Amino acid sequence: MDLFDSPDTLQPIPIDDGELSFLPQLPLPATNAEILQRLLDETAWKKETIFVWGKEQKQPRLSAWYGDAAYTYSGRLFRPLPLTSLLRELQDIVERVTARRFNSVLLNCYRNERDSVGMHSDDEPELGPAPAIASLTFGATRTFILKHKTLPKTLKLDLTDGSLLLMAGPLQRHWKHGINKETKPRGVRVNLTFRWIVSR
Ligand SMILES: O=C(O)CCC(=O)C(=O)O
Ligand SMILES: [Fe+2]
Repeated sequence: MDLFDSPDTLQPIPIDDGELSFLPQLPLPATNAEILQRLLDETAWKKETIFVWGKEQKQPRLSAWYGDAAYTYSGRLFRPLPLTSLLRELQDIVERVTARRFNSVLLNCYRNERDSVGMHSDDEPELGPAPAIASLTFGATRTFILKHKTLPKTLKLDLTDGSLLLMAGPLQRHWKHGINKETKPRGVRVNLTFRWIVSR
């Protein structure tokens, strides 16, 4: 890093058919561990039911949705809760670092190595054609896998404690992403994805 590189600047990750950038540690008003604990304590965590090929399934993780606009995900309509003061503060910092606006946040809690999220694209119509999605992680490192939809390309990123990943441009149209279950023991991880929902 030279003198003119700000340590608080997202660094681009080269990828075809989309935009990806990463900041290993978001500047925060408290330690990562303190924020993780508050997110665990203050979030209205739920084990959501989703529909996969018309069948009801429990998601293999806990989740919660906060913000100003209703949102559909895996065939379910989510009614968001109003942002807490902590979430508002995190959203402000994420907006400043990414130079993007967000009006909602999906929180996921991976309790241990058995929790996961299947390969998917965040391509719901209310996100628009080229959504910017900012993904903030606290706690255990998990591997974020990106798979191109039509080309034999895979990218793996370790999303570490305090890191911010920005997905943008046509990425959701061309790539899927997910987090696999693991066999090696993993502690708790909370991930926040900030999004802009276009109200209808
Ligand atoms: O936990 C993560 O890093 C990803 C979560 C995700 O992709 C989602 O909620 O849409
Ligand atoms: Fe996603």
